[in-house]
Amino acid sequence: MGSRVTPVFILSGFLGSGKTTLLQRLIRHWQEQGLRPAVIMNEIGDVNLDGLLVSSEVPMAEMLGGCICCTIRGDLSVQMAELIEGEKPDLIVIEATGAGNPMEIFDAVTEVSLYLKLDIKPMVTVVDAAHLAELYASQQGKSYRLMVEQIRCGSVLILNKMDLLEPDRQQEMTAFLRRMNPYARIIPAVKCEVDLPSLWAQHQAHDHTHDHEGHNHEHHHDHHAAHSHDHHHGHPHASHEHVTVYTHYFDGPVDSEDFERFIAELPREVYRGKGVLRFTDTASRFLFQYAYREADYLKITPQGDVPDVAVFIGEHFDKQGLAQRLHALERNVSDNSNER
Ligand SMILES: Nc1nc2c(ncn2[C@@H]2O[C@H](COP(=O)(O)OP(=O)(O)OP(=O)(O)O)[C@@H](O)[C@H]2O)c(=O)[nH]1
Repeated sequence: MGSRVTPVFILSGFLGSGKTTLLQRLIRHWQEQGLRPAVIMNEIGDVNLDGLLVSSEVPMAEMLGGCICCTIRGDLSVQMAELIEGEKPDLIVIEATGAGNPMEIFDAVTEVSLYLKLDIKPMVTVVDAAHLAELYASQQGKSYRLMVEQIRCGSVLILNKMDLLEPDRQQEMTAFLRRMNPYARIIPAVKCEVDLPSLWAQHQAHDHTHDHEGHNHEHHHDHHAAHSHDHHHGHPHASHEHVTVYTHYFDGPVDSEDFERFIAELPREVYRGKGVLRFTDTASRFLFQYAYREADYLKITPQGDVPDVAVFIGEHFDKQGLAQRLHALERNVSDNSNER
C-alpha cells in the first residue's frame, strides 16, 4: 500500500444529536462518488446499535465499552491500522461517542497519524438545537460544559433538529453558537440535511486546529496537563466521568404501550436511550431511539445475532431503579400469559 494517505473525518457531537444520521448520509454520498469508506464507531456502552443503521458492505470497526479519548485510546491505532491494511478504504470516518471530549479525540487521532499516513480533516460537530436551547437557559452543568467544548472544537457546526424550535428561537441559538465559536461555519439543519460536497470544502486550504489555536489554546493546555498527571492510570476525565451507562438485556418481548410509558417517564438525567426489542403485540422487531425526550421506533430485521437489548446513557441516574422498572415490564408479560 506504500505511501497512500488515508483521509480521516471525525464526527463529534452530543449524545443523540444526529451523528449517525449524518454518517448515513455521508456514506451514501461517498459511495455514489465511487469511493469506499470505512467506519470506526465508538460507544461507551458495550453494544453498538448504530452499526445496524449502516449497510453491512461498509467495513466497520467498533470500539465499545469506553471512549476513544481515554479508556480505549490505545485501541484506536490498532483498529485504524487493521482497517487500512485489511480493507484499503478510500477514507475513514470516525463517529465519536457523544460523551467524548472532542479535543482529546482529536489528540488521539493525531497520535495515530504518527504511525499511519493520515490526512485528518477538520472536525464536524453536530449540535442538538433543542438540547442547546434548554442548556442555554442555565448555562451551567457538566452537559453544558461538554457541549460548549464540542462546539468550540468544531470547524463546521451543524445546528441540527431545527424543526423542534420556533423561528425566533432558531435565530437566538444560531447567534449563541456564533458567539461560542466565531470561527466555525454554522449550518442549520433538520435531520442533518446539508450540502455534503461543501461540508469540508471551505477548510481544505488550511488545516484545522491551527487556525483555531487562538481560542482553543486554554483548552489544549488543560488537557495536556491532565495527561501528564495520570496518563498511565486510565485517567479519569473531568468532562465525562459523570456519564453513566446501563445496558439491559431483555428476557423476551414486552408490551409496547408499557414500554412507551416507561420511556415517557424516564428520569431527566437519562438523556439517551437506544435498543433493539420485541413487543408482544407486533410481529416485527424494533430499533428504538430516545434522544432528548423524543422517542422514535423503526422496524428492523437485524442481520446476524442481535439480542433484545436497551442501552441508557445519562448523568448519575438510578441504574437500579431503571433495571427494576424494566424487569417489571418483563414480569407483566409473563404474569399475563400465566393468567391465560
Ligand atoms: N426531530 C428531529 N429528530 C432528529 C433530527 N435528526 C436526528 N433526529 C433523531 O434523533 C435521534 C438520534 O439521532 P442519531 O443520528 O442516532 O444521533 P447520534 O448523535 O448518532 O446519537 P449517539 O450515537 O447515541 O450519540 C434519532 O431518533 C433521530 O431520528 C432532527 O433534525 N429533528
